Amino acid sequence: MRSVPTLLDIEGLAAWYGEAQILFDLSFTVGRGEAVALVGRNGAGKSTTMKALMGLVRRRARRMAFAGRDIAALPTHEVARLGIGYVPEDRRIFTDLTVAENLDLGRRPGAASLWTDAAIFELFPHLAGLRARAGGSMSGGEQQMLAVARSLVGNPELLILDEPSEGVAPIIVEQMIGALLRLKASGMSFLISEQNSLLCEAICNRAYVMEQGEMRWQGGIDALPAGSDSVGLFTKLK
Ligand SMILES: Nc1ncnc2c1ncn2[C@@H]1O[C@H](COP(=O)(O)OP(=O)(O)OP(=O)(O)O)[C@@H](O)[C@H]1O
Repeated sequence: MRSVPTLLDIEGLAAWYGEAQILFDLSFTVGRGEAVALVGRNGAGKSTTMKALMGLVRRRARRMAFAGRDIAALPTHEVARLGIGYVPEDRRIFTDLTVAENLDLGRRPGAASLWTDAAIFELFPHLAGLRARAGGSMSGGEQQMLAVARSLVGNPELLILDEPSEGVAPIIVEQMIGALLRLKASGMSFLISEQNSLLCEAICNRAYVMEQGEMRWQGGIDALPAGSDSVGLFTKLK
């Protein structure tokens, strides 16, 4: 596999909820322009890993570098400002606000964004027709598109997506894959927690498999058995 410059470089990451340690000595990287999958059973620690990167849970690491900058002690908004966009599992869109208003809220005051509304609607044509709709009246898949779109307007270099296809209709998963592939072709990097092997295999170059807060396996996405879900996949890999 051709090696790419490292964008996200994590070594020895541990994280806690209160006194309970959830992550143990995780090391992983995401290269520039690369898409990396985090897979594992429910409760393995994928979401917590993402929250730890964003400074949303107590964490400690030997190294936590993004684009050469130490992010270990940064608060969430500073991590985001450096260029990491995060879409949590529950999407966190504003249900009372319209699509256009949700996008506006993703913009950083005073910072120009490459992602004008026109660019967003070109990437997600489906959202264009919904721009005046309230977020809460849209389907799960439409809300997921909006959540990804809203994180884009912050101009990220790395997108962290927690289960982007969960609760999303297959037709919208296909549209999402198309949009993510276009983003990847334009140089975007990704860390994706995903149970849907279709999306993983379409987008990701490499995968890390987690169990009980530890990394158990890593390798090229081609080494993952086709068509299996992450539970079956994990059993085969062990
Ligand atoms: N807010 C919390 N407080 C305490 N423990 C938590 C909290 N959130 C998650 N956990 C625990 O941390 C562990 C890892 O959970 P996490 O959500 O990171 O797993 P996951 O791999 O993302 O699984 P899922 O796909 O179900 O979200 C689990 O044992 C879970 O019960």
